[in-house]
Amino acid sequence: MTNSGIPPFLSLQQATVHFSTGTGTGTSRQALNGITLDIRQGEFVALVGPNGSGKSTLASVMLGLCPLSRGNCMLQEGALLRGVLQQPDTQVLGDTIEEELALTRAHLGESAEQLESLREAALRKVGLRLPADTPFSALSGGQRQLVNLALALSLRPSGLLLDEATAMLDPHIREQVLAVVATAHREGMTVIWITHRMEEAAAADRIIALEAGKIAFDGTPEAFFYGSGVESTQLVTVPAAGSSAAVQSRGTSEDADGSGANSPDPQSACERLALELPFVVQTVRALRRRGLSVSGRPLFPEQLAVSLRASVPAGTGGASR
Ligand SMILES: Nc1ncnc2c1ncn2[C@@H]1O[C@H](COP(=O)(O)OP(=O)(O)OP(=O)(O)O)[C@@H](O)[C@H]1O
Repeated sequence: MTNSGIPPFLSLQQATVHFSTGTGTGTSRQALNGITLDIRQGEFVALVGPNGSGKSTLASVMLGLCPLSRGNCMLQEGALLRGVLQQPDTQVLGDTIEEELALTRAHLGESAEQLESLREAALRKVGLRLPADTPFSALSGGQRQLVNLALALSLRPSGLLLDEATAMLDPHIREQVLAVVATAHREGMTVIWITHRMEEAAAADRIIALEAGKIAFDGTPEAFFYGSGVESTQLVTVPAAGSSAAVQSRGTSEDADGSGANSPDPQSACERLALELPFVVQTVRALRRRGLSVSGRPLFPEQLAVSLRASVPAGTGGASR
């Protein structure tokens, strides 16, 4: 249960997964190590971490595709979590859009007319206009992913889990996928977004970072990228308590006024995990290193513009040539 008494959308308790890697003793790999977390209905959670940290294994556990060696995973009663994976081809069974939709919704016993109207609505949602008998093989990789997303949404799931769903897409289609997911989230859908792109993670309500199968960070994007987040005690890369680095990792990047404008930025969880900071955060750090005051913890270009405007004393804003 959450503090509000409403059961979480998804709850993991000590979720642990060992994969067997051979037949002898000691031939297993621990992909997840005691993950405990709750995700609330309607949250937008970005799941990040270095290669091999356990993100896809956690995704499979959440989708009910990977059994736990220990612990448990509970989905809210009546909730439906639908996955959209990096390779749409691995999820598609039908030869055409029409066939795939019929297969996706076979258990609902709908008429041909109902399926047609659903198909049109689903494709419209992702901005595609394609004949129903278009073979998947005739679609580009980006179109396939959009169709895959449309089919997932056509089931009206209460949650969507996207595992590197934009990794193979060109920037235009990636933006389209992000916009469709953002709209679904605004309409109340829970979103779990696995990504290596920190710009995408910055748009989430909450970032959970994994390292070596454990939760290394769980907090806001601002805290993840700028420091001062609530770090998990499971953080495996933090040096022993008492070392200067450990103290620094739990320090705050904010000044007394909360702006963070003039303090040196401590190393953030994002940097410690060797993940690339979003471009805007890199820019803020570079400006501060050069002695420029930038207020707040902007994550997006528009926020940076506001921060810079707020930081420049009145009358000194215009550059003269
Ligand atoms: N089927 C499997 N059999 C054995 N080991 C596995 C299997 N699947 C994953 N692993 C191991 O579990 C660990 C976590 O893998 P996982 O794919 O979940 O990480 P990831 O964070 O998604 O990585 P990436 O970012 O590279 O996709 C890795 O050490 C991986 O080698």
